[in-house]
Amino acid sequence: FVARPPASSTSTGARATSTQLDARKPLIAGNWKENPCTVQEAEALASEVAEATKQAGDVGVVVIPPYPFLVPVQNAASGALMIGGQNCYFEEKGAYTGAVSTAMLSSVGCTYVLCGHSERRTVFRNDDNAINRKLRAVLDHNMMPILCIGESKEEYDAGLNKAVCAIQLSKDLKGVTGEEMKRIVVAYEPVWAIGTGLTATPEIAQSVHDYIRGYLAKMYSREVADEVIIQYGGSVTPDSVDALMAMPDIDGALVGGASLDGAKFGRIINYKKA
Ligand SMILES: O=C[C@H](O)COP(=O)(O)O
Repeated sequence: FVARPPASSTSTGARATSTQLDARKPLIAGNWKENPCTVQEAEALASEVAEATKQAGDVGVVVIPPYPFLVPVQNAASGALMIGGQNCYFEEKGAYTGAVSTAMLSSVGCTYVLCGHSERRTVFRNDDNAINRKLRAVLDHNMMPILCIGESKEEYDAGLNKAVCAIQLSKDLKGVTGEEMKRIVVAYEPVWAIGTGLTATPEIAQSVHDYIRGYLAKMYSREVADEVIIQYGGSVTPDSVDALMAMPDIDGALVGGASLDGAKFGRIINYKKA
């Protein structure tokens, strides 16, 4: 299978109305991964982040802690933060030891669920079919998937970054309608930038985001594509966030390492607007 790139994927000039653009409220998410080690640390971090949101502008803030900390984090944040799941299983319930369903995540207040994070794709060998089924389960439980896509270092070096994104979008969004697509956040996370300190330049990230939006316009429509929030992820820090967020097709950030430091994440959610 080879995904066909959209014919006019590089144009940002055909952007739709400002009303549609306004619908893309910036969204910053902190993916805590397998951190911190104790519930007390998780609560303290959540409190610090919740405090930092008080100065933030019109930005949605989500924290995505390990499963055992979801409820304590939500309580510690006193309603200032949304919470999300790092993963899910597509079966509703049953004999699936270790699995957590979307119904369970929804029942504890999750708004978002990560689907297809590169660490799930590689370390836990999630394939596109599983990611597609998880994404379907998230939508069916009225939560919003954050679909993570992006190329490896080898693929980047071979000039395949956009082609890889196209293939992942084609497979992971199978069966998703245009109306459902408006509820999906896409996170472009070049694997070579994750946890390495090698942030993609704002120009490189913008170029891929523009391509992704163009691809979604071909899959669905320009109207749908213009409503989709596309986050950038990969070594986002207080030093890089302002320039990234100034790009027209970068609507937010998916932050790993820097989200574990309350002061750093606080600065990221209070990014300076261009
Ligand atoms: O989900 C977050 C991404 O994997 C980025 O992680 P990072 O900010 O540590 O590079």
